[in-house]
Amino acid sequence: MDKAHTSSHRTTDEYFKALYQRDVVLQVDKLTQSFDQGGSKKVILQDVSLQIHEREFVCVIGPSGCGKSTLGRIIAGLDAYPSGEVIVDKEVVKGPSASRGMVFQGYTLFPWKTVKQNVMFGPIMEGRSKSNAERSAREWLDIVGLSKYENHYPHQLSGGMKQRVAIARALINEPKVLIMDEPFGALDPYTRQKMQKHLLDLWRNIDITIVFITHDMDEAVLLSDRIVVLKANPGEVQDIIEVPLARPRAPDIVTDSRFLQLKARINNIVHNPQPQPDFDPALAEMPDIPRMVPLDKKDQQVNH
Ligand SMILES: Nc1ncnc2c1ncn2[C@@H]1O[C@H](COP(=O)(O)OP(=O)(O)OP(=O)(O)O)[C@@H](O)[C@H]1O
Repeated sequence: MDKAHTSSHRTTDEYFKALYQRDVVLQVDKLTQSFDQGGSKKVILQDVSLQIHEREFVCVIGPSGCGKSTLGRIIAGLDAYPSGEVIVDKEVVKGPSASRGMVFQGYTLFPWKTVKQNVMFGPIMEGRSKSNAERSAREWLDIVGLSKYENHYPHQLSGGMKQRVAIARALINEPKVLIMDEPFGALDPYTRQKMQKHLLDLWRNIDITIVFITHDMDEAVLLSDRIVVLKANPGEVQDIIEVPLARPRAPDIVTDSRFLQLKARINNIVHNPQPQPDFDPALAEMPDIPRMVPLDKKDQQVNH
């Protein structure tokens, strides 16, 4: 693949070199998670290890059920994990914290609160005064372009607007890492594209690391610095792929030949996972078994 040039005329090699020199803000070490399913324990994530750097944009993709949301919930501190370690901003994750924000696919705004009250929720919970929280909420609503809607209720908003409120509600707490689980999955394609651009604009202009879970290959390649591909049963890191496409990326990059090549490569990795490490290599090439005993005449007429 050609070395693309970034907007600041750096090659992508230089871009990634600089990226890897930044501090690691999220470290996942040998993370394992299992759940009781049908009376027995099923391993969902096994030995997942990752290092994500400050201000990196990482997408997590993989087949349905491979544990993407499970991983996101653990990083967010919403679920406990039996083994391994997750460290965000040098602190072991033991529960939810303001250093980690989360935006889900389902609209999770409080329906009885106005847009402004929803965004104020985090600061109020942190003990900030109402006027201070209100001032921050207004700033964030301005950033996501929803100032005019501060007194609306969630049911009066479109899906894209609700997700902008959810993003403002997460970012007002100034998290180090924002975890987004299929945030645009329920939006129509036009709104989704607008939201992708909006998110990239936000990400470029604030000091945030994003872990973005998606099923959508186009979305993953469009947004990511790197893509973590998980395989299923159990969920393990299959590959971590750099996206060497210059930024900013215009929406029509999805028709660029380098974009399509990369997407095809990732598609291939997702749909043709490599044998697992504990897979018996002798099973990979099963020999044709020669007949050991001669067939009698009657059986020779049957097609074996
Ligand atoms: N709390 C739970 N208790 C039992 N099983 C669970 C729990 N949470 C998740 N699972 C199971 O873990 C597996 C992985 O689920 P998860 O939602 O993380 O996958 P995913 O990759 O995000 O899937 P999708 O792409 O379909 O959203 C599934 O088999 C799911 O049923």
